[in-house]
Amino acid sequence: MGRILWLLGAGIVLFLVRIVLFKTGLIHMVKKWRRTIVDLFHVYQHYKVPEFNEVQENHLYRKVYTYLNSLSSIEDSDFTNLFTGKKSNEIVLRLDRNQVVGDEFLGARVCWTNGEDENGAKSFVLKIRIADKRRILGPYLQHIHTVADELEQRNTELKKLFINVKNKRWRSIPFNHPCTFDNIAMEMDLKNKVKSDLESFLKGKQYYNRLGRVWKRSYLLYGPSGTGKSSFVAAMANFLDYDVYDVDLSKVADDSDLKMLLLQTRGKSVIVIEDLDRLAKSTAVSVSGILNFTDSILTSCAADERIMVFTMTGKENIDPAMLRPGRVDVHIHFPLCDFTAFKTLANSYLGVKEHKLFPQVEGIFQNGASLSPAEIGELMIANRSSPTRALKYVINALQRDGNVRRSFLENGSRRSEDASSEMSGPLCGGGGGGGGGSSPGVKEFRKLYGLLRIKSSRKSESDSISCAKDEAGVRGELRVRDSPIGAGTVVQQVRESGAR
Ligand SMILES: Nc1ncnc2c1ncn2[C@@H]1O[C@H](COP(=O)(O)OP(=O)(O)OP(=O)(O)O)[C@@H](O)[C@H]1O
Ligand SMILES: [Mg+2]
Repeated sequence: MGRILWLLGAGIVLFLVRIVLFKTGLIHMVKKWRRTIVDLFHVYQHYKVPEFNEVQENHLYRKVYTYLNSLSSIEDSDFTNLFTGKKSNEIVLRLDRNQVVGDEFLGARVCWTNGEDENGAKSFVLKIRIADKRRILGPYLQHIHTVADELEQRNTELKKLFINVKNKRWRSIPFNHPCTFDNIAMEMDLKNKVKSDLESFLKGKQYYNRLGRVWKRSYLLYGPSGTGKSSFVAAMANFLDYDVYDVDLSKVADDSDLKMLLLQTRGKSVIVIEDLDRLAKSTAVSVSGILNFTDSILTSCAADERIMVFTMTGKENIDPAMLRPGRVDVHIHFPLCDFTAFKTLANSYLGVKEHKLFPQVEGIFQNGASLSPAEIGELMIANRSSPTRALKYVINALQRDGNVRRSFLENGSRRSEDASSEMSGPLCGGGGGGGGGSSPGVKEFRKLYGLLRIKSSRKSESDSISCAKDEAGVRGELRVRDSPIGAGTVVQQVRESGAR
């Protein structure tokens, strides 16, 4: 009888202990101790998967990253990171630095550590029992590949924007810029030509391979500030469904660092280097260093299927040899607004196709006044509740622009200051425009100087798009007549026989 009572008491105590262990979560600590003790009786082997192999990205690292972040065991970790997912109400778990996460495969238990050293070099370290290694290592890595590929395929709709950070590394954020070709005020023919150029690039893998050429294409977008160059890059990425690499040259120490960065880029991407002409004066990274990369032997070591885009305000400061075919395949000019581009903007920003003030606006444009699409767009957005008011603001801004131009011509004054830096900031639109700290007179003078420079460069450089070499290996040029709309017009294609 005493023995039965004793057993009953022991059972009740065990039951209570179990309740306490589970309720308080102490059970996890017990499991951990048990695992530590068991670990003492096994010999382990470690495998490191570094993020980079010297220069290039180690693709296995990315796959392991994707795989581990999908494991349910992350939820049981003592500590992990929470981020918003693709949808605004979605929460995803992400491994923290030096976090250890366990996994099971074919009855064997393995551990992964998300390591990062003091220099920021990242790696995953796999800990596996020697007794299990021969049996599971190969199939386990294969399993990681398969699962990661499936997950990546599911996530492909999420494009990324990469920006370079210190130590010649890229960091990414989701890319969801809303701009498409439909939003850009640009001559329709030119827009269609760019689209079909991109489409034929997309289909050209075999063609490029057969020619022994790297599957890449490079574009130069040039024109004054606020004419839509950056928006056009976003539209290109959205059209192609590519990731974007935005190279911040201020974080690049020299040409060789830039090469390292470009070598780390993945395929199916648009690589953008903005304001190339401003760099002409920089010593850290040379324009020739940048452009040389695009057709150097090194470029064949980088990922295939790449679009490189350079933007600049004008081509004057760049040696034309630097912009030769192969380095830059397509040149697209982005001019200031004219009346047709203005009408496109009025339609999309104000929903107005015709208006009694349009003839007045047209007259002002015909007198030579102009503003950038960004300035006109800003005035329209700020006054979108009243199209008439918006148009009056635009007329006001255009008239002031025209008046300044006339007074400049009358005075015959000259200015020796460097023009490209004058063009860099947004010009000041009447009524709604922003502006720097300069006095109105200086601002207007700058605007005028920029305007004159652009108008004259418009004439001298063939406006709009010029294709240095088409896919049939024929040297071709897309010539342009008077540009009737925002970003120029393509008129005819002139072909000369013979390769480069
Ligand atoms: N052609 C255009 N059509 C429609 N919107 C435009 C156009 N050009 C500029 N915009 C608008 O003006 C703003 C600035 O344009 P964006 O940044 O693309 O100009 P940018 O040429 O890159 O200027 P910057 O040389 O100063 O970088 C954007 O919000 C864009 O929507
Ligand atoms: Mg820009």
